[in-house]
Amino acid sequence: MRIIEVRELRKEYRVPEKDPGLAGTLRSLVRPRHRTKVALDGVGFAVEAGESVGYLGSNGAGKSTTIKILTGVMSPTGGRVRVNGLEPHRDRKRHVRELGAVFGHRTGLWWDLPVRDSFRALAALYEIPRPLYRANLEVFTELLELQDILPVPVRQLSLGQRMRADLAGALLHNPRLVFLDEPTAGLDLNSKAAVRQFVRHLNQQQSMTVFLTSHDMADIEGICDRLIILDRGRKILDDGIDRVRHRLTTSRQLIVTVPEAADVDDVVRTVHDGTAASCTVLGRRRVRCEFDRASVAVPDLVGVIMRHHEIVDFELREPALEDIVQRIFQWGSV
Ligand SMILES: Nc1ncnc2c1ncn2[C@@H]1O[C@H](COP(=O)(O)OP(=O)(O)OP(=O)(O)O)[C@@H](O)[C@H]1O
Repeated sequence: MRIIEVRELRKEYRVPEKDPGLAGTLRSLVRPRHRTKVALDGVGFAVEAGESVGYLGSNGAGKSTTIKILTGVMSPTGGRVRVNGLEPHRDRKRHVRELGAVFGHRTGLWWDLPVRDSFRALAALYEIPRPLYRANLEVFTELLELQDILPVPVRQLSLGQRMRADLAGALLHNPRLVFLDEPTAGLDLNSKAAVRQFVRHLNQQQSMTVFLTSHDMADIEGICDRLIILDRGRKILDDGIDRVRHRLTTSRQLIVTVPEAADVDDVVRTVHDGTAASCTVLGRRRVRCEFDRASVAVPDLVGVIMRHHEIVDFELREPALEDIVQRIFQWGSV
């Protein structure tokens, strides 16, 4: 079932224009001029229920604008948008009940209330049945380690604590769809990991649909299965992460561990003599083989090494998503 449908989405902002200097400022006060800035230029995509989509783009690409339109905060200039079958900005009240939204830079909780009271207020606002509220609070408290912060007023929380509380608050009513805009920005590694695991858990266990923007590629890798990439208001890529990796890169690495007594230099010679891979020593017991998957097959490579040496372990490394996305941004399209 389609939970998000976007066709030919267009958003234009009217931005004031002024000439430089004091004279320009005065002129702009007397006779204001505006120009049109196109933030989204015919974007289209559909998201099925249960998917987990990473929405990426450089600064100013149009990600937040899209999320604001999808959550009903802002109306589009043109195009068609349906979320949960509703037109977000027209049907805002009904719409909001069916989704969760977390914006990394601002809280959906009450600044002066303790976290627990903020949750109660949200439960009342969303009319969450008591048994559901209790069950979710228990599970979320455990998964996000909220126990110690439940009695603490929101304004006293650290950024990481606040984000975990925010995430729980946004999902207490079991929305089928959640929008996350930079949910881990500024968090330490532990809090980032807790946020990712929590969102992934709900996506996989409860089929909660996830629509995520982040500049942190580890968020995308940890949470999403699919990537949509925007560039200056236009969609330039929409595909599964595994397929993107497979389609856009052919280089791979195999890290091989040999026993204590083995001669790693001899392993390097074996690889160079018997395969098209290039091999370097990583330490006393490990070597790294780099190869192009179009010309070297992993079983052949492992076979050649094993014919001459004992192998304790090997690990195939995929290219980093960060590098792939960087390249896509540079190319501008794929
Ligand atoms: N309220 C506004 N008025 C005028 N222009 C705006 C407004 N909001 C955004 N823009 C412009 O629209 C374009 C898209 O902005 P948007 O915030 O959607 O980008 P983004 O991809 O979320 O960027 P970032 O990664 O920096 O958050 C940018 O050129 C931005 O300057």
